[in-house]
Amino acid sequence: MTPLITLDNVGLCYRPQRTIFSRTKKEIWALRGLNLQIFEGEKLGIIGRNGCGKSTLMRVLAGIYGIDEGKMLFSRPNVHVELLSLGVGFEGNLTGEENAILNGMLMGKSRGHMLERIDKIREFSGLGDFFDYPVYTYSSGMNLRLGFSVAMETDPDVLLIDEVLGVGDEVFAAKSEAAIKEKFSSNRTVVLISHDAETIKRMCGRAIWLEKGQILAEGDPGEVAEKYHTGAHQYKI
Ligand SMILES: Nc1ncnc2c1ncn2[C@@H]1O[C@H](COP(=O)(O)OP(=O)(O)OP(=O)(O)O)[C@@H](O)[C@H]1O
Repeated sequence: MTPLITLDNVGLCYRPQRTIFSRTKKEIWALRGLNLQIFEGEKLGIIGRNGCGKSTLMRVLAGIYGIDEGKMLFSRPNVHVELLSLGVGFEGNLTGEENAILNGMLMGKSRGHMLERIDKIREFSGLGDFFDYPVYTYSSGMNLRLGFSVAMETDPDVLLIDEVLGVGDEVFAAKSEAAIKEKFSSNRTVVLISHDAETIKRMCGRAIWLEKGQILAEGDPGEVAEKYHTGAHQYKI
């Protein structure tokens, strides 16, 4: 089987600004020597401790961050990848509706396609009048509602979900989990980060354990979760 996405020896380095208190120029390699193949239609779970590189990997896959080493290849052109993550994505001065349309257009959908779906997005989001307010007035949960609702209607080829299941209030969490499950049962490619191994076991067909920007274990989610639980304590941030 040809992978949809191939990461070949990928490295990404953060170079924080020097401050007056810390004069050393520190490089942080969030990903290094990372080799990963993601197959069309698969549900891949990522587990790992805080700071192991999960969110960075998602941002690389989404094309938000460029890489410093290695290669990232897609098996075909125009693969639309959408990242659902707190704190990523919207233009603060535009309204929810404007952001929804813009986001869809950035994903390669036409304005007409998005306008046809805008009522559905508004309704799913449950944002009420806030849908017509600038996004800078939103709480983080409201931001997430908008992100979810847009992603459900832009139909990306690859949906990246960064630790957002179960976030938001109870009603929306249940609604979004149901919508995500529907995507999970379709042939869409989904990559999911969760600190909860049970969620990964329940929803994914394959999992990887990431540690210091590299893959330590890969395969059946139950087995990878087991290795992570028995082995993670020996690593330090
Ligand atoms: N903007 C940044 N500038 C400098 N270093 C960063 C930046 N963002 C992340 N890092 C560093 O890169 C490494 C990977 O961070 P990342 O956020 O990808 O981890 P994570 O696995 O998603 O963590 P968590 O589970 O806590 O969300 C960490 O060492 C972190 O300190």
